[in-house]
Amino acid sequence: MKLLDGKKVAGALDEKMTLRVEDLKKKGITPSIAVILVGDSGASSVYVRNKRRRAEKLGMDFQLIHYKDDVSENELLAKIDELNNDKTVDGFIVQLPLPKSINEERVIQAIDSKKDVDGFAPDNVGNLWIGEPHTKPATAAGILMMLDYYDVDLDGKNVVIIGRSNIVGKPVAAMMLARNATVTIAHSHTKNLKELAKTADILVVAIGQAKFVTKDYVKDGAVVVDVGMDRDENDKLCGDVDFADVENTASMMTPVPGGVGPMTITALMDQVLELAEARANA
Ligand SMILES: Nc1nc2c(c(=O)[nH]1)N[C@@H](CN(C=O)c1ccc(C(=O)N[C@@H](CCC(=O)O)C(=O)O)cc1)CN2
Repeated sequence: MKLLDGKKVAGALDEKMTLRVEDLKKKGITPSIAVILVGDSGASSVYVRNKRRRAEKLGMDFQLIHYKDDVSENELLAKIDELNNDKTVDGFIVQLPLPKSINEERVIQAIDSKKDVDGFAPDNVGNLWIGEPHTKPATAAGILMMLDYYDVDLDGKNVVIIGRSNIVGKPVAAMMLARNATVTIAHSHTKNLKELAKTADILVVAIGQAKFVTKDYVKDGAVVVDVGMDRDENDKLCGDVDFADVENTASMMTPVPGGVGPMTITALMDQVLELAEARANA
């Protein structure tokens, strides 16, 4: 089994992105990202800290706007309006999930689609599906960047995605469909999940259940992409795939940590850079 090493790929792509940042700076432009974080959830704080580290490593500006979890929806919407109109910020995201008291859809829809570096705004989602210009959801884009790096061809492949979330399952489906894969999205109501998963040349798992996928779900030689970020019985970070059980069946697979997570951040930075490059060329 070959490891799809997201940490290594991210490191290799960082070198190219650093050169793009240097080019922009020569033109007087510093790529800039802002992140809105609500609350102090351990996981979200770790992900945002990782984003800050990567942005700063690449030489980009990073602005964190951190609210307590009792922030009102109106206060958040006012900040989003401010960022929409701030010409020094190329793109921004609202770190998810938000507290239950806040309407996540309303917040996402307030983000100007031209600054929506998460690719979650409705017109970016629509344009992704119809193949018009759009910003790209980072996890899905990061998965494709990693598969490209390892020369995993998608054309004509059977892909099964377990999980139908707006931030992972659906955008991965749209992007792989655009690359001529035959895509099935499975979810909690899917019948005969094991049999279906076993038809996959490429199996993408994003359901948020620790070590859910065992070798019974995996065809011999399949490529397995684990998007999970869970805790096992010893509180150790693990994915939705039981790595030890599947590693002798898959031909390639991602570890957790060190697989899709670092690539998510790479894709986000790449998206910010694209917007900064568009600003430079405007
Ligand atoms: N606005 C958004 N919110 C969330 C997104 C998103 O794409 N946009 N995705 C996830 C979380 N996520 C990105 O924000 C994310 C998850 C994991 C990692 C990461 O670096 N993981 C490391 C391990 C980190 C650890 O030690 O816990 C790894 O896999 O190696 C980065 C980003 C939900 N919210």
